[in-house]
Amino acid sequence: MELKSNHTAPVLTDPAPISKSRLCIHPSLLPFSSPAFRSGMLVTIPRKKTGILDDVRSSSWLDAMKSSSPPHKKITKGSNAELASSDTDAEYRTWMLKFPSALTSFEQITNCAKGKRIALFLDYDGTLSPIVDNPDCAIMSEDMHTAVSNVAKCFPTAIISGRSRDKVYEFVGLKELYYAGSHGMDIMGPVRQSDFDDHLSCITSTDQQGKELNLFQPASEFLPMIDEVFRSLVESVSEIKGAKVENNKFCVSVHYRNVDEKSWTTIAQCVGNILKDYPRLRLTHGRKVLEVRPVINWDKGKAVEFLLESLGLSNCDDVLPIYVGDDKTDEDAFKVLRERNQGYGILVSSVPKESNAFYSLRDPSEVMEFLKLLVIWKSSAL
Ligand SMILES: O=P(O)(O)OC[C@H]1O[C@H](O[C@H]2O[C@H](CO)[C@@H](O)[C@H](O)[C@H]2O)[C@H](O)[C@@H](O)[C@@H]1O
Repeated sequence: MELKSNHTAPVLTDPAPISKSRLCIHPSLLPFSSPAFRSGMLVTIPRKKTGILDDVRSSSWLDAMKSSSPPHKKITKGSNAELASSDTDAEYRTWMLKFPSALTSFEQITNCAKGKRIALFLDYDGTLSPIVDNPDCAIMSEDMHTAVSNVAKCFPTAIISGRSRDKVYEFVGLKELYYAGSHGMDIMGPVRQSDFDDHLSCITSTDQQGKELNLFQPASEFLPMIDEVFRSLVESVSEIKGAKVENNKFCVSVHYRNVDEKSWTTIAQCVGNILKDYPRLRLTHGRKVLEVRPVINWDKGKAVEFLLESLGLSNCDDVLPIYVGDDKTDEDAFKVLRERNQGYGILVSSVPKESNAFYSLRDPSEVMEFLKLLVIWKSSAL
């Protein structure tokens, strides 16, 4: 894939600063039931003890940090290493009985897709690009770029990522896709009258090609808060070697992949210390990353529902949504598909994991094979 530094987003960039009258969140997005929140207006929440620091001190945080990503595979020689590896393989094969490979089950998937319209949702990191040490270098391979481009010509396709929408577009650069950044809190999707249109945070605009698109940013009022927290986090972890803070627009990632394990508690404390002053922000664990995000009732699962609705594919029996992702945040989307009893979640993992997905793929190269198979199947069905 050719990456240009002056790459411009295919779709409209963010609108001018949102006026005060728009500084509100639809009540359905709020997790609180207090009358102040129900009014949907921006309110000040009194500071309270969040328990974050207690959590940080407890071993559960550290455990979560340690188990958040499978370790890089090391090639070790010797009979013990070989035994361990055959144990791991056996464990994986047993796990696959519950989460069969989407490649070997491809016929089963397409049998179910016959006469249906597939809608494809793809996570980015760990799904389309392999996990790498430097988040700025997580570029898709040329082959993956072609595979995604081809599949998007066959089915409506969206990328739903924890990254900022602009960053994902910079990496992917395909105009034919829809993009949802910040774990679905920044969606650029098609325009359509839908149940979601009464959300005040939905804005219709046109892109550089004159195409009308809908920008949906349910957490827009959090922007100044996220910027402030981002700056505090950068300063707070600046002394920790290898720590990196990434501004994902409506959320912030604090990476510790390159931090010595001895300093993980310190990094957790830095984050906890800052978050205790922001009760409207919460923390989730990703792959060697702590993710700070607004406390609103919105996630990748809601983003899938929103996009299906915008695409005119909601409430139809002839639609088969497929979601492919590797991370904990993708579980929200898998869960939505399970609850709708519609379509399939496909977990990308090289190690056994509990999941709400139906199928599995081992790594991004298998994801690419799966996308290629979908294109072949679609062309042969024409
Ligand atoms: O929803 P996603 O598209 O999967 O984004 C989740 C996070 O992905 C990125 O971090 C992860 O990938 C990096 C590059 O391979 C890796 O260095 C890091 O350890 C992983 O956590 C991204 O940088 C984060 O901001 C996203 O939240």
